[in-house]
Amino acid sequence: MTTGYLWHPLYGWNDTGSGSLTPADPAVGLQPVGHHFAHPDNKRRMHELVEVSGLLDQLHRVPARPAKRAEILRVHTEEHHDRIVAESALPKGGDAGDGVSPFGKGGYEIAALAAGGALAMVDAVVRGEVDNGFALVNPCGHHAVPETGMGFCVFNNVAVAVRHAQEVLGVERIAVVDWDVHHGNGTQAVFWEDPRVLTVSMHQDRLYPPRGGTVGERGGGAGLYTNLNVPRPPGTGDAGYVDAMDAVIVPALRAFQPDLVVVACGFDPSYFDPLAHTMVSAAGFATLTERVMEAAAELCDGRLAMVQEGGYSIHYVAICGAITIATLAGVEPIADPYLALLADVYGIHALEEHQLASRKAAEVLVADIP
Ligand SMILES: Cc1nn(C)c(C)c1/N=N/c1ccc(/C=C/C(=O)NO)cc1
Ligand SMILES: [Zn+2]
Repeated sequence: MTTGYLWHPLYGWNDTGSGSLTPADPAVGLQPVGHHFAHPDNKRRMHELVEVSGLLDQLHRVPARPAKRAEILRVHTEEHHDRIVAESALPKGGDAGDGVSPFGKGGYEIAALAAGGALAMVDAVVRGEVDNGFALVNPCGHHAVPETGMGFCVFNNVAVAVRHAQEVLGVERIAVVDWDVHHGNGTQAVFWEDPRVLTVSMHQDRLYPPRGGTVGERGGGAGLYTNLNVPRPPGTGDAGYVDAMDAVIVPALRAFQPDLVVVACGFDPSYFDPLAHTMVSAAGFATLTERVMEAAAELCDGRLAMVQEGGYSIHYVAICGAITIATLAGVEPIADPYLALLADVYGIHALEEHQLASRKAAEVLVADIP
């Protein structure tokens, strides 16, 4: 099997400033913390582990290239695109659009390279240059809507890639599976009325964007019922994510019959992520990857492109990423050095334990009500 891999050093140069989420503001007690949550080091370290572990030698390098303006405009408005171009030319750069997604001077070129990287990987998979592949791009994209960027996302990388597959490569039916821990609101919005694209997002319930990603958001117009949200509670763990994959996502893929599967792959569901609490281990991501590989093999000759989204643990993103990519390539992954720590942690284990514990608690607590 030939697995494609895409990375560019510029992804590690995205300047997110010295704030943590919002820029430092002494008047309200916000000190400069040096590394914004979305600091590019998390993804740069992931690339370095892919290289240092020898995994890179087993992958087929797919070159990144900037998305052209016309390719970005298949998803975004001219106003949004041109504002990013303008702010990117400023000495201190600008913001994707929500005040918590900063970029430095030259941020446009990096964001265009992220969208172009996703596009290049989807192109390589559809043309059969590789069987499947992983595009380690930065900044992430799944929150970006046509009119603006948000949630650390400037352009919707996956949406730009999907539009390319539709309009240039003639791919009829495309499924996007988003297991980033935050709701893929941008991708949902772009394809809301498009019956040819199934968008599925599994995420921590009502985490971000605030109040979004509910089960009732099913798509609209011609696209009705082609959007699925699978919100999961904090502490869901490997079993909860795999349960949702088996019970909802794989059946949805079977029903939709895609010609291509794209995974918006965030590692912020991980146990050590500072922005969420769903407690997934590297083994959990490997199992999710196996499941979508099996589904793609069954439905579309294995055509599967994975595109990096979020992931903020300085300790664990690189490990989850290297193990995920090794799984995609069908080669022996590195051992998870945190597995011993996680082996018996609540939330990693069987979902039934959660359900049993809740039922037992309910019996006792309810029985004691006077
Ligand atoms: C600050 C602030 N203040 N307010 C009002 C809001 C809404 C703020 N944004 N918070 C955020 C922004 C982005 C993320 C995660 C992005 C990601 O990883 N996506 O995959 C989480 C929280
Ligand atoms: Zn996220």
